[in-house]
Amino acid sequence: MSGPVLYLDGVSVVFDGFRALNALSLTIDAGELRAIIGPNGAGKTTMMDVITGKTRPTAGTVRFHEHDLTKLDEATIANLGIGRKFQKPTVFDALTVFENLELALKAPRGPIACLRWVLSGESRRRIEATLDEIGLTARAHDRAGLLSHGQRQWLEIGMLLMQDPELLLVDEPVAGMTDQETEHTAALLVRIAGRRSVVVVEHDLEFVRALGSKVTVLCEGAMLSEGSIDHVQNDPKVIDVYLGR
Ligand SMILES: Nc1ncnc2c1ncn2[C@@H]1O[C@H](COP(=O)(O)OP(=O)(O)OP(=O)(O)O)[C@@H](O)[C@H]1O
Repeated sequence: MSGPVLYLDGVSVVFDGFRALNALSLTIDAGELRAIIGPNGAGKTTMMDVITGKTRPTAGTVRFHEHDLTKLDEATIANLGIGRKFQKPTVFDALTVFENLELALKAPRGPIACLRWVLSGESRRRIEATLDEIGLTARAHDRAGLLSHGQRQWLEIGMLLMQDPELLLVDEPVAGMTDQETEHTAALLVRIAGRRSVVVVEHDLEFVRALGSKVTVLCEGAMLSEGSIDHVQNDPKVIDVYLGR
């Protein structure tokens, strides 16, 4: 896959005179994995909110393919194929891992998909493929409430994958995870990118290094630096405002 999927140009968000985003420009290619880092208040969450339609930019262009996202509501944007994973998982504890994935598949994108719904062999195969992808095949019939913190996060990523998003936004996925879970999460995100674009906001730089992806550093609502993790970690501007603190 190649070419941009997501295009932000000159995006500003002003809250009561405060510039949370300041002429931010960013392009995400098809199949790209991108890490976004930056100090507290840099505008990372606001950027995700603008992409998903939760916050309207004060100025600038936000496009997903040919769609102008600044004109669309959150549900329409989700239906276009943009999934977002928040920090707090929203899995159903009383249901099994398999049932959670089944439920995610049952939340169809449109009325035609809804009418066609049955747990067909194909749907079952998709659930099984997702279980394999998130590494939870052995836990398929355990209640989600029995999973570890990390496993719950992977299940939620799996639930988003059932909706087959073309762009997945992931907010601080490894907060509170063990080192082993963090490594597993990096491998999972590397695996799922390629077939879709994945944008990860994260504070943990060792995790970002494990992703091996291009990194964008935000500061005061604008892009401060962009490139490999080594490039941004050695960029004096980044050291000055972020890593050197
Ligand atoms: N609804 C709002 N009203 C007013 N100010 C806001 C609003 N949302 C965010 N802000 C401000 O905008 C700035 C950017 O916030 P944002 O949450 O996007 O940063 P962040 O990079 O995600 O930070 P963190 O790493 O702490 O999550 C912050 O100073 C925040 O206080």
